[in-house]
Amino acid sequence: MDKSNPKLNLTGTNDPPQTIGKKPPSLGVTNPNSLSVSNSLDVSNKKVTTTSATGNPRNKCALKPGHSLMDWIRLGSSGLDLSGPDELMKGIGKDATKLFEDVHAWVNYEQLLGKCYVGPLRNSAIIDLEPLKPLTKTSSDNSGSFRLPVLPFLQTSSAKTSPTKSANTSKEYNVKTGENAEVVPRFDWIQKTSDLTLIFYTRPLCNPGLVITHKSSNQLEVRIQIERTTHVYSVELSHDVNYPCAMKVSYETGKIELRFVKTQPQLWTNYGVLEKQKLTEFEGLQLEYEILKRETITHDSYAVILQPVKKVLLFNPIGFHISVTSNVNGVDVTRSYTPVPIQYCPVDVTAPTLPLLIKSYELGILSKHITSADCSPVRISQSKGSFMLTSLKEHTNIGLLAAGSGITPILSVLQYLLERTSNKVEKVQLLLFNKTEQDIWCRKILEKTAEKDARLTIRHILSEPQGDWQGEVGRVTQELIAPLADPKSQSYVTFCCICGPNPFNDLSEKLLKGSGFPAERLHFFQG
Ligand SMILES: Cc1cc2nc3c(=O)[nH]c(=O)nc-3n(C[C@H](O)[C@H](O)[C@H](O)COP(=O)(O)OP(=O)(O)OC[C@H]3O[C@@H](n4cnc5c(N)ncnc54)[C@H](O)[C@@H]3O)c2cc1C
Repeated sequence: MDKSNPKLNLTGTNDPPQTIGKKPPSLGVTNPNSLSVSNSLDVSNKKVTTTSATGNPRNKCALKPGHSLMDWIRLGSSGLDLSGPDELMKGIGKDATKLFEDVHAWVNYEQLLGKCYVGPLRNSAIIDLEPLKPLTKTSSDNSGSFRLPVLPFLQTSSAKTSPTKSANTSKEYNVKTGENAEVVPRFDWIQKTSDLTLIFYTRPLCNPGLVITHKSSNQLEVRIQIERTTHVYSVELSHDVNYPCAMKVSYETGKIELRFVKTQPQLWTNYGVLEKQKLTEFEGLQLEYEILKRETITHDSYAVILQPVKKVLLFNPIGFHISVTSNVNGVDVTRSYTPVPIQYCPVDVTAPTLPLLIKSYELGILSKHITSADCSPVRISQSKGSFMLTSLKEHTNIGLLAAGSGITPILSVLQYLLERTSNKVEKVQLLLFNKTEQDIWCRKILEKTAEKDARLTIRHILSEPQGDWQGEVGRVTQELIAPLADPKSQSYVTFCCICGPNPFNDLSEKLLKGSGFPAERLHFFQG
């Protein structure tokens, strides 16, 4: 292929080059998301149609629509790339030289592919587009280059001089230490006839939060919250999609996938237009919710299932909470609550609802109101918290201590730990402190989980047991805590997450530290 000829159309469909944003790419490369093998080249205004890019009249298969640059196969030693039929798809994303040579050792692919050369396979493809307009210019990430990811963002020190390094990533992620600064999500998209998936690559273990607002059938706002920074993406899709989308967040890789069902099944030539903005402080985001369901879970506690009034989806980071505001007797009252994972909620729930477990205090202003039948609609904030998943990364023996309603953040940590696939957890000890047996939340679900997963042990400690309770009795004591810090003990753990009323947290901290437990291996969930 003549790389110097700017009129080469690399799409396989005679379509004009595809655009993201309003202006066609100024590089001689079209949107790599939609690259397919060319068998129809428009050269010097003259359409030249051959059955293959090489001029050989054999039929060649184009990449199926919806496949992206990542689907190209690299023949490493030559630096040349090609795509091909299903058999060759086995080589996706890796060096397929050996695979090729096993079958076609006699073929001089370098000579053949020289004619099909479209460019080297890079870790990140850069398309020079019209700058994406930030809504306000708060971001250092505003060069306007739109980078398509192959690897999420990992840049080792040796990659610092790489020409493919993102120009506007101000600080590098250090793979060895995990130390880093900013996470700048990178965007990609794939499609099938029936659906469209928007993909955002963040950082492994960065524990992102999401708020996705469907403003209309083709207008979305995607807010990705990473610690205190929120990346806001305003997306205008080229066609309509249905609400709600399916969300998938891989905590371990940091990959976020939002899958939308298309209103009309068809392949789109591009996804539309995307604008981005970065907010570095928590903002006063208020989402309107109403109570969908309220079910008793214990004598004084309820599962309160919130449902968004508008087309909004909230995905809460592990161990984070939200502020809930409601008008009680003419006054706005705000309190913190921690959404629980659907799997641990004692009542049946489905997305896009938000399950809360709430203890109703006799004299409590909001807990009493929100658990009553005539609760007015509520407003909720974006997620808040300080829990870092990276703090658990090295640990495989973990203690979780919860008192009463303090179990709510612990549930999401527990779910994550049991599902973690890298550095698999060996042992999780859950110590639950309650007054009576009747006060224990989610007991059945937890005990079923422990039955299925031998790594989980649950200990109930009751301060005011009733009837014929045979289990442990008392409060948090030196006797109970010291073994957690003792490497010779069966109960030894190397990290502890703790949540309960302040006196419980304070005493646990004092006892653990007094037993030699390192302070940096403790996390307290607090407001
Ligand atoms: C980060 C965070 C996450 C939280 N998550 C949850 C959750 O998931 N589920 C949940 O039920 N609660 C949770 N809470 C507690 C919740 O925020 C409220 O404090 C609680 O619901 C009481 O609010 P209220 O307005 O009803 O009581 P208030 O009006 O604030 O207090 C009035 C009276 O209620 C009684 N009371 C209130 N709180 C307590 C208490 N802890 N112990 C004993 N008596 C009390 C006291 O008599 C008090 O004088 C969380 C708190 C924090 C800080």
